[in-house]
Amino acid sequence: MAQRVPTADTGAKKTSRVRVAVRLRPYMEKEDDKAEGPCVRGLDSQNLEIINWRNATETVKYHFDAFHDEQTTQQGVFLASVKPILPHILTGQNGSVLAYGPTGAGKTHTMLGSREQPGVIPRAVKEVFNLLRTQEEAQDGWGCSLTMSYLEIYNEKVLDLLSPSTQDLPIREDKDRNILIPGLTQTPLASFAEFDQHFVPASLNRTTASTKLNQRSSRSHAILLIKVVRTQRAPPHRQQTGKLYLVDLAGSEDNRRTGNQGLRLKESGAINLSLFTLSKVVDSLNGGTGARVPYRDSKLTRLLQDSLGGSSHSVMITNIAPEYSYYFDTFSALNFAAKSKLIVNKPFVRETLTVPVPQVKRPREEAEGDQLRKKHKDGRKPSTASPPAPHPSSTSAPSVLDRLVALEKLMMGCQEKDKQTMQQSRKEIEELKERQKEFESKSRLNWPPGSGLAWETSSSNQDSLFRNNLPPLQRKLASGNTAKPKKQQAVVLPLQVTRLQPLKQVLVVKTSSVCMKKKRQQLDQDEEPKGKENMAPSSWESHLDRSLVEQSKQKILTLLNTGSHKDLKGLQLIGDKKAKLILGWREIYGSFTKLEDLIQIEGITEKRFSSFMKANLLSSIGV
Ligand SMILES: Nc1ncnc2c1ncn2[C@@H]1O[C@H](COP(=O)(O)OP(=O)(O)OP(=O)(O)O)[C@@H](O)[C@H]1O
Repeated sequence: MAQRVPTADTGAKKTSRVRVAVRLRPYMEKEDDKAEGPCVRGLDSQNLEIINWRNATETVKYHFDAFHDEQTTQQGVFLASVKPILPHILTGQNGSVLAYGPTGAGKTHTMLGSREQPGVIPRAVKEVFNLLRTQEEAQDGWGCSLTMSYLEIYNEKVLDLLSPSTQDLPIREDKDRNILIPGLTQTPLASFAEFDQHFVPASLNRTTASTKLNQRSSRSHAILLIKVVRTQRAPPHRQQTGKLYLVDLAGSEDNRRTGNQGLRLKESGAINLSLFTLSKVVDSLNGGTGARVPYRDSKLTRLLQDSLGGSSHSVMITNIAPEYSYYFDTFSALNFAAKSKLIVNKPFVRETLTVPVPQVKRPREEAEGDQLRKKHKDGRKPSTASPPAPHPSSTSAPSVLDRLVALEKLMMGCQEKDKQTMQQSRKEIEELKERQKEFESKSRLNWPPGSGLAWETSSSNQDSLFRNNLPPLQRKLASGNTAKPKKQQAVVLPLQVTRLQPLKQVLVVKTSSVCMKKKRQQLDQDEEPKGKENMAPSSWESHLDRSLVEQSKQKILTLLNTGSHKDLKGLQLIGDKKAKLILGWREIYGSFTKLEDLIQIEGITEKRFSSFMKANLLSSIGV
């Protein structure tokens, strides 16, 4: 009788990390972008750096298991990052190779490639057949069979690409914790030629669409499963099953750039949610905290559960693009892939620079820039590219800033120190940051009119490409470095989320201006509110004090950008799912520049957005 071999018998390690490789694709044929030079470059086979948008005199350096530069061939990527995994599949272990990255950065090229430059998938399948042949020749008393399945996850639905008429397939787990997909086609393969025959037409069934960034953008996660079953010919007929998942993930994308609307925007919501969950899974596997790995939070991670982490062998190839137009996508892809990074105090020397470089701005900065230009029509020229002049507060409050810097330095160097000291330091940093924020907002109020904001004042440093809006601590570090670059490296600590006060407490209620009757919104989060409460904003907003409304909007925006899951759920009409979607959006794209950005979140229609605004404004003003 056939018998399954427990993983322990195979000598596998209990838990293995997900290895992370980065592949930088070459410039595509776009002269304008070429002239700008790259915004990212490799340092060696494991390290790369990208210009720091907060301060162009600094770069942010990342370390990965492997870095493949723009000259690396398909064969190079395969040999270094994929081939070492394959022998394990023939010993009853599982593995996975995932291509992650923004739309148009080269995931499909890496995984699929072309006839002339075949990618990971054809190379890996060929290699598995080679390994099987070698084993057969060795006549070790085992027989082997190989099957392929090919599926996509589109809008959180599992679809069989080998049998496109099937509906959403279920994902199940057996008593040995193996993940199964009942009903999924498993095609036996005897040779690579047979694989080709089935794979190529099935690939055409994949859901792709044209976005502004890529004419044939993948809108789903495409997952090829190669299953190798080895059976002992003689009793006790032991059986080993090894699975290899080869995954071309859908592009992580910023809808402000893709121009996505309607269905594309919805697809985007599902894509981003599953990628966010994937990042959490990889994080908790690599962090080794022992905390629950959130495999069940998306179909993608649920499906990969027995092949990602545990005793399996996994590599994530993060694809990035060199063009400046991809800068923020690249930055967030790198942050997704690497949780630790260093700020290095040296300018990003751009050897290929041939023409003056236009300033790269985030949408919010563009808007702010416009406002500034309007403000400065009176003759004063805003210097958008200059590093910050010392903030007046920094001269009058050196002790707070210096202590912050000292504490952060202390935390950099004291990784071995006991936990208690670390926690104490973190707490102190939080308190100091709070005090610093308070202090800064007070000094802004006392700012002499016409003196301009810190980064508006001119500076001789012409290297800065991005306007500097560092938070106080980094600004302090940066301004010091501009004058005299320090050799010392600063570790960027994860963003410290400040706990926000409930909106009601921070707002002054101006009862005389409020004509609306107090009415608490008790709406089910997933139900469209009806009736009077859904009036056009103007009709109800006009009854409220304008400055209070503006103030409240600002608070809501801050909460959306910095609030924890719990804080977000504290907002009216935001339930558990929406709060997670908001966190996911933030993880991938950074901040919401305006409240209307919420419409980019799955399930938030314009109508729902106006209900959200009304409910939260009324609640925060205390109406
Ligand atoms: N390393 C590379 N060398 C040469 N060309 C490349 C490389 N990487 C990507 N390309 C080209 O860049 C373009 C976009 O790449 P690709 O379609 O693979 O991106 P993608 O990340 O899969 O995008 P999407 O998520 O939208 O599907 C394609 O024309 C591809 O041939």
